[in-house]
Amino acid sequence: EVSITKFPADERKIIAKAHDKYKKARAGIINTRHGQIHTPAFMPVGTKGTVKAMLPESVQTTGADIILGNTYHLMLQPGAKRVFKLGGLHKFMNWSKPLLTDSGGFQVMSLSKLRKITEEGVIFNSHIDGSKFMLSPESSTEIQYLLGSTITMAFDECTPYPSTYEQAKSSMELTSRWAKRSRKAFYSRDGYGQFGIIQGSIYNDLRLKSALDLIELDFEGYAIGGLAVGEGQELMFKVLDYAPDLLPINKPRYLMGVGKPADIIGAVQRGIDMFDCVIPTRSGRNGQAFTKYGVVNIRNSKYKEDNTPLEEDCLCPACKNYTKAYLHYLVKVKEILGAMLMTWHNLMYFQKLMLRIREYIAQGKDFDFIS
Ligand SMILES: CCCSCc1cc(N)cc2c(=O)[nH]c(N)nc12
Ligand SMILES: [Zn+2]
Repeated sequence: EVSITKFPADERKIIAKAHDKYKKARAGIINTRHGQIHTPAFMPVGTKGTVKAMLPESVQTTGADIILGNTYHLMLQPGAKRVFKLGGLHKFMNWSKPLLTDSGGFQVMSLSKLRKITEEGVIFNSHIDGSKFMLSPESSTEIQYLLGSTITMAFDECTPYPSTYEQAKSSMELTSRWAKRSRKAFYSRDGYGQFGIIQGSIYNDLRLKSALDLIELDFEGYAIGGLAVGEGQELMFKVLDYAPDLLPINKPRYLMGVGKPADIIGAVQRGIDMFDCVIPTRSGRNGQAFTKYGVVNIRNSKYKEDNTPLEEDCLCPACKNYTKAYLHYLVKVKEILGAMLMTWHNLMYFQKLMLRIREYIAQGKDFDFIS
């Protein structure tokens, strides 16, 4: 049985440290053409123009102010020009709030088999039908314009981990040259913004140089890239102990690809404002539910006759109307409703976490979430 006072150990360790060193947490509002974003914010990932297993109106009920789209996937199918002709991604997917699209380089490196990195950009074969494409700072920025993104990401190279100092240096320098071209290609309009992405791996002088190069381009916000790429939480926090402070204090800071609740809490305490991660959606579909008691693997046979909800005080449909036994059954027999309800609960859990973090910061309290 999971005791009610049990709190995931890694979150407890992070929060205990919060009382002394980390006073950099901040809460705020980003105003955009498509509405406000309350920060610290968690952005559900909607890679192919849909947050998997969720209706957009359901995503809205979880409290999400903004979701993510993906240049790489959408340029391959249905094509950016087609989405533009159909009225843009907001209309296409029936999401009227802010949309942030990643610039595509990261997905090329993780998805397409054959690819070649040149000064011009990345030449790659579609992982769908093998056809040849090129993504460059100019084409990535144009695609994101055609999609109608509220927040456009500069075209960067995500430096792999581990990388030698030399590898990280030349990769960061390429990202700086590409950032300049991305900024030049950006069509600036009120209520829309473009974020630069700093690289530099785990080397503080490279992170500083990357930040200085990108600050010169006066982006509307800045992302910290090249983390959550296998370096582990300890090394990630080591970089986050200084990297956010290199960025303008009055602009949003987005930590790409992060993360589990404990990662988010630790990164907020180091000055990060925005997060995205596939964990709540992907793990939901795989039968993992985030709860205040820890992660529940609903496929575990101990739940097959458990007539209680995932969380008794959660307002999501999974907790209000169903039991762990039913969720256990749905996931076991791979019913679509299982993926829907688990995803809905996890997105609600992540948004509630962000809401509580924003409230604690607003009240000037450390977030000692050991309830
Ligand atoms: C929809 C996915 C958005 S985040 C993807 C991502 C994740 C991580 N971990 C790093 C990077 C990065 O360095 N650059 C870029 N463009 N994207 C990154
Ligand atoms: Zn719930």
